[in-house]
This record gives sequence, structure tokens and C-alpha cells, in this order.
Amino acid sequence: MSGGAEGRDRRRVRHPAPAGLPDARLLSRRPRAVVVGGGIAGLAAATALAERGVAVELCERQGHLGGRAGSWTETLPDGTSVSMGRGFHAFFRQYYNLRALLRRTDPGLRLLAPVPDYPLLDAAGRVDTFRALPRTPPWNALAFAARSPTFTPRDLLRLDARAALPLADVSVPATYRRLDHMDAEEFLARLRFPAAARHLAFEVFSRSFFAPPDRLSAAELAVMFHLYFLGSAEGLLFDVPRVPPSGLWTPLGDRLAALGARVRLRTAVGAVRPGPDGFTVEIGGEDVRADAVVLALDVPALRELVAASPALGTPRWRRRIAALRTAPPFLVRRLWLDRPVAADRPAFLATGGLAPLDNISVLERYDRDAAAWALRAGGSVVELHAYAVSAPREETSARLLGRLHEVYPETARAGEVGEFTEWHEDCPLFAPGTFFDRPAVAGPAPGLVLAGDGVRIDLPVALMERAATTGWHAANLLLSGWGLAGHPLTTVPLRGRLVPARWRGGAVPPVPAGL
Ligand SMILES: Cc1cc2nc3c(=O)[nH]c(=O)nc-3n(C[C@H](O)[C@H](O)[C@H](O)COP(=O)(O)OP(=O)(O)OC[C@H]3O[C@@H](n4cnc5c(N)ncnc54)[C@H](O)[C@@H]3O)c2cc1C
Repeated sequence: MSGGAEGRDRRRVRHPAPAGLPDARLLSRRPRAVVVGGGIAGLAAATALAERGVAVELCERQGHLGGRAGSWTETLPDGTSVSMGRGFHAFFRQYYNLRALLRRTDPGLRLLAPVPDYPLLDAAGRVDTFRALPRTPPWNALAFAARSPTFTPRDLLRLDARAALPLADVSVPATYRRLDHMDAEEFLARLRFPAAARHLAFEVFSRSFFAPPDRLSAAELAVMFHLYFLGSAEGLLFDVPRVPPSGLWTPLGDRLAALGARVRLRTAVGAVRPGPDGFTVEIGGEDVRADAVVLALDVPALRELVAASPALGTPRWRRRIAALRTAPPFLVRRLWLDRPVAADRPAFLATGGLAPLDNISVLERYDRDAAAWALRAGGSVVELHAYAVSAPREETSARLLGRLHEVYPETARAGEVGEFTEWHEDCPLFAPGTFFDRPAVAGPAPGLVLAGDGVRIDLPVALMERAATTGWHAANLLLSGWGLAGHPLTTVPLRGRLVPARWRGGAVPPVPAGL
């Protein structure tokens, strides 16, 4: 079990549910909604709508739910069935809205296991850790800095406190107004952050957004720092699924079906045509009428669907969607090895300055299926990630393996029972200067809403939590339109907690009506 009831940070912010009728069956006509995409954003939106009695059809192009956070079955050369996915995902304790979704089928979050620590290793062999840090800012940051081998007290004194202030005084969208024009690398240089600590404390964050620091907005980095570090007292440790991730998402699909929703896997939506009283959605070649459509897609799929739906939205909205960009490719290589890694290897190790390697995870440390395989085979299941890749796939894959042998030398003697590689370029890029042109959750026409980790929402959320939060919020907008009750949202504090109010630029922004 992990994570406590609903978080421990007393300053977390609860945004109340919009008021309305409890069930769509009380309306003169029950609204119908099509949710396109069965990733976290689509699952959250479909759940929120189905719980209020809306007739929901959820369409997912692939054979599994969960999207980029999902998993599926593959077969090793020896005939054994194993689980494969897009890779290790950290479920942070401040992912309140994602956890609210998971609690629908796992009330005690028993399927999440806490990771006791995740070391950060740099090229010089220095290791920072997060074990047993205080959870509350600023003590978390001070304790981290005090024991860090890469961040000396002299470095702390050299920091430009004025330039660093925006990190401690984050609010959305004000932080974007202040910093979105600048890239993360320039921002870090202005702070006079020591180069080694930059690799560890910042590049790890920046690259987790799949972008090199010179292509990531400084505002996005600051919001991330607020969400994970300086704005939240949930701590820096996170949980991971004890089961292959499909074990989290399939039950949510089953629950949707039990609520009367139609969940269609291997079903792509080809186009959406607006009409005088709703939409016609082309689902696997068949036309389906809907009062509302939630586009809960990854960036390339959203661009494609909007391009194939020429009458949808306004020209300005369509231009904004066409302008969305993806981060450079990432590579995930999972290896089934016939010898175990050393007993003291952690579940997850993040690396800095060891390109192209960004992290190594050892799956049998937390995933039940991998643990069963490792026990039977006397081996290990190891996964390597490379983000923001600039070299070709084969070269990156080979260099990753070389890095594994360097960092965990015992793996050089192991044989490969099997391996699978995932190489994609479908994560959103948050480039400098793009925030205010990013499409928001509310679409340009009634009944049309967007959700997903690339969609703008003026709350301090990111990655999986942005996907979940935009999903809930998209459904709330539709429910409000029909006079139905929405769902509450929870976030980390909306302002940095370390800066006294008198030093701040403006008032706390009102939230959440339009978000
Ligand atoms: C390697 C890797 C590691 C990550 N690690 C972390 C982490 O540690 N922590 C974290 O918070 N986040 C992490 N993320 C990010 C996280 O995976 C995403 O933020 C999140 O899963 C996005 O969810 P989504 O619902 O917005 O999009 P998606 O999961 O992309 O969902 C979109 C869905 O739409 C479907 N679709 C596309 N076109 C159509 C169509 N025409 N019709 C029907 N369906 C369609 C797709 O198949 C997909 O299932 C990681 C991502 C990757 C790739």
C-alpha cells in the first residue's frame, strides 16, 4: 500500500466540483459522448462522464488501455509470455487526480509499491539520493543540498538568489508570462547553478520531459520544480506499479463497461464532423452521432485527426493544433538476462552525463510478473531509457547496452534470453514561447473538448498528472454544460510556499472556473 489516504500535504488545494444534477438520466434526454483515446486522459474523462450517467463510447486505436503508460504481452524466443510497455513510470504522491482515478478500482492503491530511494549517478561516479529526506520545503531542498556530493555549500552561496526567485514563486500562468520566452539551459546558466549539480538536479527533470534543456521552456522547468520539489510536501519519492501497467488500466475499462459505457479497443476514430446538433464521429468506418467529443490524443494523433476533420473548430484553433510539436525520439530497451544484477542494485537509477543513458530500472524489484520470471530463470529483467535522442536507433540501442555494462559491470557477463525495444516520437515538446498558443481543454465549439499531457491547463500539473487532470476537467466542462455535477480536482499549492506574500508580484490567481 502506498501514498496514504489522499495525500499528506496540508496545503494541497482542493478545487470543488461544479454543482449540478447527480445523474444524466434525470435530464429530458441522456447526452451521448465519444471519448477518442484510451490513455490516462481518455480514461479519466470517460470515467467522469460515465459516473454521471452520460452514455459514453471510448475508442482506443490499440489493443490495450493506458496509452503511453500501458502494457501488452510479448513472447520471448523461448516461447515464454512476458509483459512489455513503453517503460518505467514514476507515480508521484502529488499526482492527486491520477490517484483519484486509480482509486476507482483500487481504493487503497495496493497496486502501487513505494520505491524507497532512487539514486542519481553522474559521470564522475558521484551519487545523490532521496532516501529519508524531509518532505516539506524548504527542508527537503536544504537537506538534499547539504548531503549532496555535487552541490557544495560554496555552490549554494554562488547561486544568484534574484534569478532563482521564480523557482520558489511559481504560479500558473504567471510563471509562463515571466519565463516562457527563455529556454531551461539559459535559465539555469543565469542562476549560476554548478554544472555537475545541473546534470543531476535539473537535467534529470528536463530530460524527463523528453527534451534537452535548450529546447524546453524555462517556465515548464520551473512549474515542474514547484510540482515535485519546492511547492509540495508530499516528498520526492514515488510509487511504481506492482503489476504490469495493464493491471491498472484494464480494471478501469471493465468498470466503465459496468457503468454502461462502450469500450472499443483496436478501434480508431477517422474523423469528426460537426453538425447542427452535435457531431458525427467516424469510428472504424461507421458513423456514430454524439452530443460531445473528447479528443484525448497524443500530439501526432491529434494533429492527424483534426487535419482529417476539415470542418472541425475555428481556423485559429486548427492552426494551434497543427503547430504542436513533439519532443525528439526516446528509446526504451528491456532485456531479459540469464544472470541477476547485483543484489544492491536499486529498482531505479537515474543518470546524468552518461549519454545516451538516462536511467536503468530493475523490474523484478517491484513488478510481480518480472519477479516471477527472474526467480524461475535465475536472471534479471532490466530496462534502459534514452530520452531526447539525436542519434539513429541502432546506434543508440548499442550505446545504451555499453553504458549498462559500464554502470552494472555484472551484466556484461549475462546472456540475453530476450529483448524488446520501443522507439517513438510522440511526447509533447514544451518549447520556449509556445505556452500561450497551446490549445486549452475548452474547445472552440460547444461539446468539443481536449485532454492529454500536451494540452494547456492553468494548474501546476505535468506528465501523467496533466493527462489525468485535463481528462477530469474536460468532462467537468461538458457536465456543466448539461447542468450535471462535476468532479473535484486537487493540486499542489497554487503559489510557491517559500516566498513571503509581500515579495510576490501579484495576487493569487482565481481558480478554477475557466482554468
Ligand atoms: C518512456 C516514458 C516514460 C515516462 N515516464 C513518466 C513518469 O515517470 N512519470 C510521468 O508522470 N509520466 C511519464 N511519462 C509520460 C506519460 O506516459 C504521459 O504523460 C501519459 O501517459 C500521457 O497520457 P495521455 O492520455 O495524455 O496520452 P496517451 O497515453 O498517448 O493516450 C492517447 C491514446 O490515444 C490513442 N489514439 C491515437 N489515435 C487514435 C485514434 N485515431 N482513435 C482512437 N485512439 C487513438 C493512442 O493509441 C493512445 O492510447 C513517460 C512517458 C514515456 C513514453
